[in-house]
Amino acid sequence: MIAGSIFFEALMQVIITAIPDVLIFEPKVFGDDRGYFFESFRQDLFEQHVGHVAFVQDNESKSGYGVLRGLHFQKPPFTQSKLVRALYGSVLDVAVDLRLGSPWYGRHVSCLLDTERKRMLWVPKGFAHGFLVLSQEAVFAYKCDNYYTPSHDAGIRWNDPSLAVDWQLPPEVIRVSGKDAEQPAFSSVDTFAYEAFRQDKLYPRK
Ligand SMILES: Cc1cn([C@H]2C[C@H](O)[C@@H](COP(=O)(O)OP(=O)(O)O[C@H]3O[C@@H](C)C(=O)[C@@H](O)[C@H]3O)O2)c(=O)[nH]c1=O
Repeated sequence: MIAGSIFFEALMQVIITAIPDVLIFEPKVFGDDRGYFFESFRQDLFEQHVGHVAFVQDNESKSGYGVLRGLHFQKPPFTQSKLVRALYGSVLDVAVDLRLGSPWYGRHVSCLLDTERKRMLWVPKGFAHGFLVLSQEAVFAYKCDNYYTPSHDAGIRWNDPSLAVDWQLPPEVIRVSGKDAEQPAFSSVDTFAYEAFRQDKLYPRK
């Protein structure tokens, strides 16, 4: 192991989830009497754990308790990988594997993202993404490796029974946009070919 990677591991723990292309990044937070400091993103760490990712857009949204945004993805050729986190508050974040032929097709990863642990989730292309606010308010931020393209905006209904996501709040407190209330069923969305959307194909190591 090279010295650089020991340094990375000290600064950021990388956790492989039940769907190995979805990763949790948990930073080391340096607290002192002024507050805290942590490195939220390093290109070299991404090169090591994911591959070369060129992020081109950063987004931020604020939502109240019970707001659910998702499940969203962009259709080819404008697919987006995202590195997501909660800047404030607490959210349940969900990534659903839409890659037909994937061993995890139709399965999902859910991860608590909050101000305390400051975890980030890597949601690659080929996944639908959404989150539910569990705190009074949450500010959510994410980096994307493709631009927002409304003509290719797509989604799946958040409560599709075949996905069986445990959102951890009763459905009556969950609030979604008009668009998200009308998202189609998982069975009717165009999926992605696993072979084209494997992590090693998307982000080949040099
Ligand atoms: C996502 C997005 C939205 N918008 C505009 C369009 C619209 O008027 C307003 C709100 O858009 P939406 O309702 O789609 O926002 P929202 O529901 O927050 O959409 C986001 O949800 C999460 C779960 C994701 O994963 C994101 O990729 C994105 O789809 O913001 C942009 O200008 N750029 C963007 O990149």
